[in-house]
Amino acid sequence: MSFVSIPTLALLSAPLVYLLLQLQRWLEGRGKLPLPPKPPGIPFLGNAIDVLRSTKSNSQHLLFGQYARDYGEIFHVQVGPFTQYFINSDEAVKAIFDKASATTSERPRWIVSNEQICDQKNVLLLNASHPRWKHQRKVILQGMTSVPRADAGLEYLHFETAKFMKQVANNDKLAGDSVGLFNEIGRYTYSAFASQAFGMDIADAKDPAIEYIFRSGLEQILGTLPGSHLVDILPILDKLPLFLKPWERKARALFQDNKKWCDERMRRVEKSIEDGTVNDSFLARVLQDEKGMGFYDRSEAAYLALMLIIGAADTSKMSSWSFLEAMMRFPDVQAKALAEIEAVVGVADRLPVYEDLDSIPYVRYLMKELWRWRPPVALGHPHITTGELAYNGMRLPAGSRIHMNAWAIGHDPARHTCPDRFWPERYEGDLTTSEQSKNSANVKDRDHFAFGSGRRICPGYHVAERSLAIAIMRLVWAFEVVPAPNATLPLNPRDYPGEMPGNPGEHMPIMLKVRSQAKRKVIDNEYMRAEAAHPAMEPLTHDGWSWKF
Ligand code: HEM
Repeated sequence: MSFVSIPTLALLSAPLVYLLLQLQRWLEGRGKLPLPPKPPGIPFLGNAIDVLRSTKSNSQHLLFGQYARDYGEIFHVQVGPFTQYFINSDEAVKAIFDKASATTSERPRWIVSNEQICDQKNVLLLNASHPRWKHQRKVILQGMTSVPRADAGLEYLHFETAKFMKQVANNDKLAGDSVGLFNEIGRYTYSAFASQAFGMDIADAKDPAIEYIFRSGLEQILGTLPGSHLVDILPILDKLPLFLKPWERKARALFQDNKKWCDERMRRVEKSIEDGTVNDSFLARVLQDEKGMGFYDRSEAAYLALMLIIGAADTSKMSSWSFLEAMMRFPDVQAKALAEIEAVVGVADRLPVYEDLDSIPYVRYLMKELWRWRPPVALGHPHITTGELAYNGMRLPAGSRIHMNAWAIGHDPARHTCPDRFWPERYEGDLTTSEQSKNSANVKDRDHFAFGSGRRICPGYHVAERSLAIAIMRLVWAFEVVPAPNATLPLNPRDYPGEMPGNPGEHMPIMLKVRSQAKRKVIDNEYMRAEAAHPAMEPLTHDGWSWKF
């Protein structure tokens, strides 16, 4: 018998699997409500060609936004053997993610990402029915994201943003280099959240710790995309002996490397507790708690601290970066924001601080508008239904993979006039926080859906709000945001797409100009003061990991 490789076998069996799935679907659906509509596709591949094409051009959000307009509140697409349902209206989100959250809070089974790369220890990928998920959500709130804990993180955000401003205000080359600015924004967000999670910071944008954290998170996320691992399509492959499963060996090696990385930092935090030099952080709180905040294994807490940086840093970095895009493309809004901020903070008296937010309603509108206009997780993180649901004459079968289409809801012209326009005034009078807004009695009043909805809503929104409010006030107060000299005008977001759908990439042609010498002086002085007051911190980095991505 000639040797047939596993991928070839899987490929040959794909049409059969497809036909069996179609048959099963037909049998299960007899006499029931219809499924949500689906754009026309071709046999076996379904909508794969359009979906893959949009993935390649980083424009999935536009394709699924168009489908939402064409097919309504829920549609589904079929990509080979995968079916994905997109939830595209505020009412449908309320009914499906909030009211039916007991049935819609599980994750798809990700053998490689969840079970092997993360060893079932990452809250983001765990099933809601897993006891660890509930425990981790509780300690995240206690240790980092409740209002008092988010407030405790303000000093790090103030320090890191002051450092960013000082660097840019005193370096014309950096101020005109979009990739450099993108990386420096990355440095300050990673450092601020490393400080909150581990009590350690990242002083340099080239520090390899940033890439290590980013690439670790990327491996997990890529592994959740439909079709990225054959074993998720054919779970029977998981039964093979380990020597025949190179994907598993690689995935488990990454987990071990991440664990070693986290354990090494945990030992440093333990030592600083013994020495009496410990900085307040998520991990320090767990380690100092009499009951270890309920962790059986301290290593899990250290691993969770890393997962928190992954969850927090890139989404916050993208928010600041997209905000710069808005300022560059909508100079009238920039001018108004500057006037509103200076009216409270002064022209060159001091730097804005988070506490100014309450006195500058326009900043609250800018935040809401930004997260509507450029939601960092534009197509949501998939959930799986555990029972059959009915909505508006349609049926979502048990086991459906559902996505909250934050992009489509935020760009629905019936919900938001001229949705592509960055227009904070649309929120005039709405001073609600993210928490208050998500609890609006009428979902039509909800500001945006950037943080998801229901039981799995992002637990970090108090922290994210602080990060964005400070970034907005300080960026606008300090810098004029203009297109770079090499920009192709008129600016078109399709010319600089980012890796996160719907968000600008690092090549966005942008330039910052410090607004005045007087402001530069305030920045320099305040940074000096912030640096003197900043607690001594060990660097997060070290050169002892072996993993090669
Ligand atoms: C602008 C910033 C942020 C955005 C837009 C954002 C958005 C999201 C979204 C859409 C989800 C998935 C929700 C779902 O599955 O339905 C999520 C999950 C999560 N986020 Fe955030 N996030 C941000 C900042 C943060 C911060 C600052 C932290 C922590 C300090 C954080 C920690 C997490 C965690 C741990 C999860 C997993 C929750 C779970 O699966 O139960 N995020 N976030």
